[in-house]
Amino acid sequence: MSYEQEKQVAIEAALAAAKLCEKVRTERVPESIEKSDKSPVTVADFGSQAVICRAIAAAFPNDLVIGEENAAELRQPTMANQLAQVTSYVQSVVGDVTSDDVLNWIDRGNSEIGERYWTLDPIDGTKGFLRQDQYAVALALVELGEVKLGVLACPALPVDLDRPDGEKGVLFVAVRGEGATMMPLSGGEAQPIRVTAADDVANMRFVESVESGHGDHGRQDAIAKAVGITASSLRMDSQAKYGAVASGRAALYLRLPSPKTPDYREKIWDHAAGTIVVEEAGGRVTDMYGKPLNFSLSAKLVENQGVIVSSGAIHDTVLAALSSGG
Ligand SMILES: Nc1ncnc2c1ncn2[C@@H]1O[C@H](COP(=O)(O)OS(=O)(=O)O)[C@@H](OP(=O)(O)O)[C@H]1O
Ligand SMILES: [Mg+2]
Ligand SMILES: [Mg+2]
Ligand SMILES: [Mg+2]
Repeated sequence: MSYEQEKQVAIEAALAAAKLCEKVRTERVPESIEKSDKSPVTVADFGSQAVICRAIAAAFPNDLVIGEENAAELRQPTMANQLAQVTSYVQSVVGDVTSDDVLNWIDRGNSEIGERYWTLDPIDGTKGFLRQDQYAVALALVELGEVKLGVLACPALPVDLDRPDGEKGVLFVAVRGEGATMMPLSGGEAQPIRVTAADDVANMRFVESVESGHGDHGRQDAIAKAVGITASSLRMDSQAKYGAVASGRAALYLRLPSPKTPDYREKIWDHAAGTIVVEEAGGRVTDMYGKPLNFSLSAKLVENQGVIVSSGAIHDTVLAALSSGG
């Protein structure tokens, strides 16, 4: 199956959502709303989820969506201002809609796992977004447990990582069996991407989270050194890290459990789109024990701990360094 219609719908939805996020980011200092787990959410996260769930509902009315956000908080009378803002931003990209439409679209993103479902992170790296740094709109299609399609829109990522002040905004797209591509968010031809070659010393760098609570930076440093990476890490928010590995700009992304939250289980929407983009670019993604990520169990990767993303060539060496206690 070619997934041509799914691909077009996913790309258009992610582009519209990215446009909404950039509008919020450039028009105001986005207000951070605290969720019950103390993590931040903004009007842009809600708007992005509404826009994408609307597009999926229109094209594939029976499809399930497992998204990060829900509208429970926004439905509270005390949140009327924020709801009006979200509605107005959604209107700016999709035309005249009501607040009720917006709330209902957001809540379409709270399905249970089924045979076929989309994972959606409307803003991956909300903390990065609030810092005016990296973030991604991440959408993936999973069928019978296998990721078939992934789209990552990264509005703040330089088109050329060597020119950080140059044009920004990159779209990564991958379809199972068809390879991965990247193109500027502003448009143009999609270019095939490949992970870095084993002998490409210049790109033998590794990427990791910005937030110290989302990984174990000390151990990540030690593992990278143990596999021969001498350059210091590139710290980047969001699944833009997967894009860096898929496009050959880094050989490794390490995400080891934070000592502060050893029982944390990763969320499927934080990894599904990135995983297929890297795999289709020739790379490998497993947990820290070498097991494939299992996206079919629940919203959490309950059977996996830690995430190792690599160009492939060094993957087994990384796993060996981890199992020998590095
Ligand atoms: N304890 C812990 N361990 C690992 N991961 C966690 C943890 N807590 C949160 N999260 C998730 O991290 C997502 C963003 O992390 P990133 O590494 O992509 O960005 S960052 O560099 O850390 O900002 C972030 O995604 P968003 O909520 O979409 O921003 C969270 O889902
Ligand atoms: Mg979040
Ligand atoms: Mg996320
Ligand atoms: Mg998010």
